[in-house]
Amino acid sequence: MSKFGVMVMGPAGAGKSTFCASLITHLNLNRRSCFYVNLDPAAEAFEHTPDLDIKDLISLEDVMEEMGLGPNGGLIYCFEFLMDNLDFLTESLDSLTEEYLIIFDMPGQIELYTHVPILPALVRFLTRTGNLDIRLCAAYLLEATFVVDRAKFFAGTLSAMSAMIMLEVPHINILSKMDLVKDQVRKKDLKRFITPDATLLEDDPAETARRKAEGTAAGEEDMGDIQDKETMMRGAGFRRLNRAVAGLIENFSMVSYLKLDVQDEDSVGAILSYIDDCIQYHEAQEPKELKDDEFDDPEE
Ligand SMILES: Nc1nc2c(ncn2[C@@H]2O[C@H](COP(=O)(O)OP(=O)(O)OP(=O)(O)O)[C@@H](O)[C@H]2O)c(=O)[nH]1
Ligand SMILES: [Mg+2]
Repeated sequence: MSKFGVMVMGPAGAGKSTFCASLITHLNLNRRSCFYVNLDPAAEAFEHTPDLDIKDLISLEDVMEEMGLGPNGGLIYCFEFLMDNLDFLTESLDSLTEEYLIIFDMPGQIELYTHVPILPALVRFLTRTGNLDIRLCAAYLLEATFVVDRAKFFAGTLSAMSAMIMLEVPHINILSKMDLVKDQVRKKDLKRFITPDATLLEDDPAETARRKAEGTAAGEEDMGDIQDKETMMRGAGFRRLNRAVAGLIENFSMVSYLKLDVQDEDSVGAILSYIDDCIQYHEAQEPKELKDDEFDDPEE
């Protein structure tokens, strides 16, 4: 029996937990079962109480206190501890039927998605046939406000691509918090971010502002080399780096985005339909019969 799941990932504050909450609300409204797993050992408040919480196994606060680690080292320790105690997941998830969508709410530490090999190992464990056998989709969130600064946007896109390559499961990328940019960025301009390419760097308002701050006229790149001693985040070297990153992303041609506005039920529903499609959720469902009390009574 297959199980179905989505792993909600992305940088700190990208809106992962908020998206999980609106996804659960949407599933409840549509009479679909879900199982909410919090894997963030530092998370405190939840809109929906998790069905399984890593904090019942280990909490970041305890690790930091007892091991004398900082928040990032502490988080890696918590995940290593989870990997040594995978029964914690198996015991709760094993009995779930194919009706359930298992939602994993992940922490925001970026190292988890770039170079630390723990997440690929966890994903392999969850998806392995003969084990939990979860058909898993990765959903990587990036804040839509990043579109205002192209350097930030491409850095975020690079981290999304890194997670895609590392995890090797069906993957969707999501621009979250669309409500924050809807009024600032024209619809036509937003479209260009859906499938990013290097031409986005050509008209970057943040870069124009940086150039002004440098006191260099647009196009006089060599001057930048002198000024960028002040800061690494401007100047010709920084521009070359951004062009290289954007070129790499364009050449790989792997990342495209879906737009998410959590306030909008249809937007959450649309993202869910992509997730369902990735994991072929509907193909595995048995036809359901309504229970007697679910029929509308014409006399009421
Ligand atoms: N305007 C707006 N704010 C949002 C949205 N989603 C989340 N936020 C806010 O962004 C902040 C972070 O949201 P979370 O859902 O906690 O983000 P997260 O990715 O789970 O954060 P970490 O788990 O700490 O990495 C909160 O203050 C939310 O209220 C959104 O769609 N629109
Ligand atoms: Mg969170």
